[in-house]
Amino acid sequence: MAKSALITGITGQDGSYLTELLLGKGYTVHGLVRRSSSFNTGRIDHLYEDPHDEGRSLVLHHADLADGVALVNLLRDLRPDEVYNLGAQSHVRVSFDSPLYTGDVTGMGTMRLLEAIRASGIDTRIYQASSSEMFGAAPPPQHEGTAFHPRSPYGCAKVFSYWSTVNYREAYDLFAVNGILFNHESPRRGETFVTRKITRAVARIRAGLQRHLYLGNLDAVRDWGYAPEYVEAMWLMLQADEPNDYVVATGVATTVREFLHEAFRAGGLDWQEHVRFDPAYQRPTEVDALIGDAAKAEARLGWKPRVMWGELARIMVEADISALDAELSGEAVRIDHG
Ligand SMILES: C[C@H]1O[C@H](OP(=O)(O)OP(=O)(O)OC[C@H]2O[C@@H](n3cnc4c(=O)[nH]c(N)nc43)[C@H](O)[C@@H]2O)[C@@H](O)[C@@H](O)C1=O
Repeated sequence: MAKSALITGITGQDGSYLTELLLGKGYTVHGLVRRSSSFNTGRIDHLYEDPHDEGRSLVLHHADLADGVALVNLLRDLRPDEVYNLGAQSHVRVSFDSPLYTGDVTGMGTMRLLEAIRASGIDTRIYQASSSEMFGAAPPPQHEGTAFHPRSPYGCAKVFSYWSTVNYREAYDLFAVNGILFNHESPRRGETFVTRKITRAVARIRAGLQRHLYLGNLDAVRDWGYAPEYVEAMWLMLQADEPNDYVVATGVATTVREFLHEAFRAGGLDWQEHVRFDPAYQRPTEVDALIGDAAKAEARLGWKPRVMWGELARIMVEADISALDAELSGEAVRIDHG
């Protein structure tokens, strides 16, 4: 029988790629969507438009990780085989401005979902989107055994979610796993995360729509992978014989400055002519270096990264340039760049 999955955060970058992956495997996908006065389904709209889909294998539900009763009701009705908790207030800088909201949704939201699974008594497997931000100040390379030292309200909330997931696995024998994903990007990345902010600016500067790009700390080191590959790792974790926690990363270190250089070069521009410093983008406490060791995921799940940061930068620049070209020439713009 075809499997079914419930995805929180389905409207985000990872939610959209995971939905594509699961629909391709024949799943029925249910997505949890927050009510908004503006459209927020741009990344998944094209999945409704598939003429072969008959509109029945992707179903959206209005709910919120802040509403535990709605979660119980939904789980009891849908009885999904798999639950992917990708929903969160996921912006690290914003988490310093809205720490309580971030704690409620990114932290307590996971506990509400775990408790909703327990309360509804359904038999399901749950994937928790844990994050390399939990490592924070812990020196690289970071792996599953590295002690957490979060440096933001977002990181603290993710640590709470991580341990809640482990606790429900140990206390109730729930098939619950943590995927500790390092930064992963794509043309669908939100426009305020640094990679997409850069590649979008390259396209706009080339088109004469903006002259300068304002950024914060260029010395931060990140391990940037390609989001469509990372959602495959999520799925693999839920197909394993035993629940376990895995780091997902490329293992390659890059500074924001190097990404900047490569993205501007790919667009035929010199970043030094356009980039300005704005302290507003600095964080009260920064995470200096995240470099992951994904040996366990390779050994046990057979997962390996393929696209590395340089190619990723070029993919994103090309996608932003063609999306802007299409927009300027009046064509309908799709975020679906594959
Ligand atoms: C794994 C983890 O990955 C992401 O968190 P993040 O690493 O904070 O991602 P980001 O793209 O916001 O920042 C990367 C670096 O870039 C620096 N930086 C400089 N100038 C700007 C700037 O202007 N904007 C931003 N956003 N960052 C800047 C900034 O200070 C930081 O050092 C989220 O998906 C999160 O949900 C998650 O789980």
